[in-house]
Amino acid sequence: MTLPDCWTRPLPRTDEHCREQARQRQSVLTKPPGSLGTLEQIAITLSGQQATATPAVDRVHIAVFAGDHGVCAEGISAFPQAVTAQMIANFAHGGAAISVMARHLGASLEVVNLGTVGEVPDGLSGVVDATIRPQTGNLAQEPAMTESEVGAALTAGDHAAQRAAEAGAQLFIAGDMGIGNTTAATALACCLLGQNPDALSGPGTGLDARGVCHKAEVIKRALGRHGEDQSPMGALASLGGLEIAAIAGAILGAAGRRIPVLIDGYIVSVAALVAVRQQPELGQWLYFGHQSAEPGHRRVLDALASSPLLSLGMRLGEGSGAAVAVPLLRSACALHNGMASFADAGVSDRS
Ligand SMILES: Cc1cc2ncn([C@H]3O[C@H](COP(=O)(O)O)[C@@H](O)[C@H]3O)c2cc1C
Ligand SMILES: O=C(O)c1cccnc1
Repeated sequence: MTLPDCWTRPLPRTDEHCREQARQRQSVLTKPPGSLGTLEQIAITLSGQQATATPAVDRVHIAVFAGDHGVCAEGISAFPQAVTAQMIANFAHGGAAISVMARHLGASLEVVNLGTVGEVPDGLSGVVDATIRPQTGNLAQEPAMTESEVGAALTAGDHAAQRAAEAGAQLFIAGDMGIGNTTAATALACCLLGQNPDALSGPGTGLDARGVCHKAEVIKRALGRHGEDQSPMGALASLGGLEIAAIAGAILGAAGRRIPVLIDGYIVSVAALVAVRQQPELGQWLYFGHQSAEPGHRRVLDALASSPLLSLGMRLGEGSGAAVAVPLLRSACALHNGMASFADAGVSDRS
C-alpha cells in the first residue's frame, strides 16, 4: 500500500519568531490591547504559519472532493445517489453554492472525483478524475474501503494540496460532495469519540425524525461490525468515505506544505478529526469557519478544542461554511498590516 508522506512525516512547525513579532505589533496598534478579539489572534497565528510580518489570504484554493457511498442502499439520505455526479457537473458549470463563493472570493476552485455511481461527463473544466471505485462498500455490512483504497484517496488529497502549493495558495479550503456522507462521518465520529449514534446522528440533507432514528440504527450496525479499532486508518477503511479520506490527506498535505487550512462544516471536521488523530500537530494549522446545524458537529468541534468563527445555521458542505468565513481572515490581515501604531499616529498610549 502506498501512503503519501503527509500521513506519517512530522508536520513543519510554525515560525515562533514571526508569531511573537506579530503579537508585539498588535500591542502597539492604535486600539486598546485585545480590542479586535479573535481577529488579533488570527493575524498572529497566520504570521507564524506563513512565517511573515505581513500575513495575507488573498490567494485561496478550494478543492471539493466527491465520492459515492454504498450505505445509501440502507435509505439513509433524503436525496438519491445520482445527485453526487450531477453536482460535479454543477460545480464545473458554476451553479453550485461553492462555485458562486469561489467567484465572489476570487478563489481557485477544483473538484476531485474519487468515484461516483452516476456518470460524470468527460472534459468538465476544473474536474480532476481520480476515480478509485464507483462507491464505497455498504459500511453497515462490510468495510467501506480496503486500506490500499484509503491510501489512494489520501494520495489524491495530497495531490490537490500540491496543486494548491504550486498555485501559491495562502489558504486551503477542502469541501465535500457525496450523498450519504453524513452517515459515514457520524459513524467515524462515534468510533473515534466513543459516542452513541443516537447522540450524533442528524437530518443531513433533510431526514425527518423517523429517518434520523433509522440512520442511527444503521450506524449502530456498522459500529457493531467494526468493533473497537479506533486507529485512524482502521476507522477510515471500515467506516469512512472516499472523499472523507481524500479530505484528510488534503488537509495534512496542505499543512505539510505550510499552507493554513480553513475547515468547513461537519464532514470536513470529521476528516480533520481523523487527520489530527494521525498527526496531532496538525491542529496548529487549522481554522474552523463555522458551526454546522448538523447536531454532531458541536461534539466534533469540542473534541478538536476549536471555536468556529461563524454560526449561521448552515448545513450544506461543499466548503461553503469555510468560504463565507474567508472575509474575516482577510479583515484580520488588513487590520494587522494597515493600522498605524501609537507612535506613528501620535496617539497617546495607556497612562
Ligand atoms: C443538491 C445537493 C447539494 C449538496 N451539496 C452538498 N451536499 C451535502 O449533502 C450530502 C450529505 O447529506 P446526506 O448524508 O443526508 O446525503 C453531501 O453530498 C453533502 O456534501 C448536498 C446535498 C444535495 C442534495
Ligand atoms: O456541515 C456539513 O458539512 C454538512 C451538513 C449536512 C449535509 N452535508 C454537509
